[in-house]
Amino acid sequence: MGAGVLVEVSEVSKAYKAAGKNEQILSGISLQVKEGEIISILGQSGCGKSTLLNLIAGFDTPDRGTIYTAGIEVKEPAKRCVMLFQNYGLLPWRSVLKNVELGLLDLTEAERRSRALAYLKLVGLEDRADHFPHQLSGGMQQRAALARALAIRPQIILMDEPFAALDTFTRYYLQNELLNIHANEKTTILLVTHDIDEAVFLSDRILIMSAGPGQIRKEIPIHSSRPRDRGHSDFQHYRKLILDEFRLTGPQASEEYSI
Ligand SMILES: Nc1ncnc2c1ncn2[C@@H]1O[C@H](COP(=O)(O)OP(=O)(O)OP(=O)(O)O)[C@@H](O)[C@H]1O
Repeated sequence: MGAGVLVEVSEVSKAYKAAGKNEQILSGISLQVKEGEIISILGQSGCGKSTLLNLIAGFDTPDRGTIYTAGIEVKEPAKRCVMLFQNYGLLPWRSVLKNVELGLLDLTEAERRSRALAYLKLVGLEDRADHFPHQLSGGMQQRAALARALAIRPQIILMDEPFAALDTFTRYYLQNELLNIHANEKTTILLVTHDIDEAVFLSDRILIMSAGPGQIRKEIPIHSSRPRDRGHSDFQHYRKLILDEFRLTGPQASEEYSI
């Protein structure tokens, strides 16, 4: 594994059995994520994005190929690499504070509490520590989930469409927050999204996946300094590049891509 590489996926393939048939979901996927990078994976629905993240998180194992995170081969879920889900994954019967404390069971009670409160403060939720998840808006619940992931102090955070369930303004707000937090914490982030603007706004590089079976078709580096302006011509340039990649511009724009 090269210096500074935190995620290394080499020639990974995965098939699932469905309705008695073996379906090849991923074929020969290789990618690297370097320390401190934000990388997005964009691709049409069903191309295997979540499957790939699940393999990197250690929830499942590849049929072929290898995956290393922070230099260690992935065989099972580990604290060095945590997943943030679209539906937040908060336990409804535990307070926000207790949810954030969940991943910290190896600390003493006092350490657990102070670490959880520090990360709740970081995401602007310190005054909601005693609330229950259903008492928070969707955006606040995702911030609580982000605090829980960060509190573990993982080297890598995997995000599976983390803001997809939120309205546009909350999504923009949280994308800004994520970049602020990233600037401080320097956590390496690998993100799956359907949202082209989100990928351009957040990423150092965008990996475009094609389907049937899932492969990485193209890598697009985003050479635009942060903070990025969604209305700037640079932003529109990258947007167009990606839309062209999915043939979503021009008179014969394909409707079969749902991005
Ligand atoms: N555990 C499983 N068993 C059988 N098939 C599965 C399993 N998990 C995923 N699949 C299949 O793998 C394919 C890819 O699914 P995956 O969720 O990885 O795609 P995706 O690109 O993340 O899609 P979306 O963007 O719609 O979330 C789908 O056809 C799905 O039905």
